[in-house]
This record gives sequence, structure tokens and C-alpha cells, in this order.
Amino acid sequence: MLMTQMPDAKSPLKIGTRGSPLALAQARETRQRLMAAHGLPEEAFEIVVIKTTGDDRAMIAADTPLKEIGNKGLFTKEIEEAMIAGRIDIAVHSMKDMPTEQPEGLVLDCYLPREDVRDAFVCLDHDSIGMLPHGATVGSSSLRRRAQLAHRRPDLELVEFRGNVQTRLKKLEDGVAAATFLAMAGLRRLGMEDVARAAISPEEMLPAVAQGAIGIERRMADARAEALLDAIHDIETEHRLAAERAFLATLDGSCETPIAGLAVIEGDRLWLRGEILRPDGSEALSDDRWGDISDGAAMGEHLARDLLSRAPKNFFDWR
Ligand SMILES: NCc1[nH]cc(CCC(=O)O)c1CC(=O)O
Repeated sequence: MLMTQMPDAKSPLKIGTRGSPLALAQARETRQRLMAAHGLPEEAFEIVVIKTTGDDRAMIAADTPLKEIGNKGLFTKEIEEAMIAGRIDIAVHSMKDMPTEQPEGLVLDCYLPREDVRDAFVCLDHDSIGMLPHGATVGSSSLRRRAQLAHRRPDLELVEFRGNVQTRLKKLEDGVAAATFLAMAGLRRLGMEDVARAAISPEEMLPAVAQGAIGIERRMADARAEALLDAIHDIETEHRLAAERAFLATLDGSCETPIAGLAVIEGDRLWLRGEILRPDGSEALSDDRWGDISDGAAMGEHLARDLLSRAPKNFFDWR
């Protein structure tokens, strides 16, 4: 392995991250894996917190849907600028929030082993979506979850819901809504899986593309970062994300559009399911297919084209 220099206390590998509890947990997991893979001490890594536009809620009205603020790259722009400027060497991201293309000079080709892909049903009084009383209020700001829920239960009342886990739980306690959703992966990484009343199966609610996956970005020309990251890369996650992200890219979507997708590997075969919905949930189109494990990108693209060809003309009016 060619590496100009191993990182040490004098020349640590700088790990850039947002400052949210979940982002910090993901940065620490990355550092932990790098330490273990290379037998390096903690001082060889420095976690650098970077504030992003998406974190600056002072500028943003609390009830504004994220999609209206200009979603693409909202949480990544400042981090990528810091990396290009050399203030950080690698950046740890939730792949669910990552645009499908990276700025010139940066690559995103290292994935950690994927966490639980499912959505969590968070509710104080009921065990499942099906058990919510007629007309109950549900809080979510995710266009995908809102559309999926409206499709399944048109009787429910939807309200915007955001903030950290504690804020959301307080809202449930205050009766603002009877239930909400979070990603199981985030809860697990925070050690808060108890907050989930139940994990929702992908058959019931197909997760967002790349949900539960952490990706690590670096400068293309940084041989040291490349060699260090190579040892912690998870190839199965790469194959699954290739399929899901090609599906998303072909639909020109992002995590704030009503698009869901999940790839699973069984033996040497890859299974991909995709779903698109009207934002009001009045219509949903989905399909799945099996293919070769390394054929994910083509499968994702073809699945997207199939669904698009079946979609009525005005299906994507929300774009
Ligand atoms: N869009 C916000 C976001 N991005 C990643 C996660 C959770 C962790 C993950 O899916 O990897 C969340 C919060 C949520 O959906 O509950």
C-alpha cells in the first residue's frame, strides 16, 4: 500500500462533519474503524465540526419544508468547500442526504457497513400505522414519508415536524401529533433505539434511497486518504447504493422527493425495489427486479425508466 505518510498527532487526518449529535456519532464511528483497521491511536485523527447552511435554522422558519429551502447540497456545501481548501481531509456523510454527483476534484467511494435501513414508527399510544385511530395527526417533514402515509391512510392528518429526537418526543407528549417517523439507523447510532415503538418493514414503507448508509468523501488527489479509507470500505454497501442511487439519479430526485428505493444482496444476486409517489399520496408506482450483483447501476436506471414510462403525464408536477 502506497501511502505518503501515516497520520499521527503532528499530521492528523482531519475528519470533517456537521455538529449534530448524529453527525458526530457517525464521525466517531469512522475514526474508530480507521484506528482499528490501521492500528493507529486516536490522536492520528482530528474531528473538525463545520456549520452548514442546513444547520443554520435561525434563517429558516421552523415550519418551512426542507425541500423549499433548496435541498440539494444544503448540508454539504460548506463541508466540501473546506475539503477543497484543505481545512479537512475527509468528510463523513449520511448518504441519504447526498446529491448524486460530487463537485470536481472530490470523490465519494468509501462506504461503511450499512445500518438498519428501516423507518422507525415513533408513537406513544399505538404499535403500528394500521392501529392509528381514524383521522389521527402524524408529524413528518419528509415528502417521501408523507406521501407513503397519505397513500396508505388518506384519513390521517399530516403536519410538518422537525427537530432533534427530544424535540419530536416532546411534541408527541404535548399532543401536537400522535405519531412520527425517524430512521432506525439514526436512532441506533445514537443509542436511542428505545424511542422506536416499532421498526416498519420495507414491504410496508419502502425506505429512502441510501437510508442507513454512511459515505466518506475525499479529495481525488489525496493518496493518503485514499489508502486509509480503502481498508474500511464495505463492498456490499457499494453495490446496493450503486443500484439505489442510479434509480434516484435517473428520476432526478433527492431525499426530499417522494421517491423510495432499496437494494438487497442475496448470494451473488442483487434485488432492487423502487417506488415513486404523487406528493399527495393519491398514486404510487412501484416495481422490483433481480440482477447481477455488479449490475446495480444499470438496474437502477432501467427500473426508473420503467416507472417513468408508466407514470401519467402530470405525475411529476411537483418538480
Ligand atoms: N434527512 C435527514 C436524515 N438523514 C439521515 C438520517 C438518519 C440516518 C440515515 O438514514 O442514515 C436522517 C434523519 C431521519 O430520517 O430520521
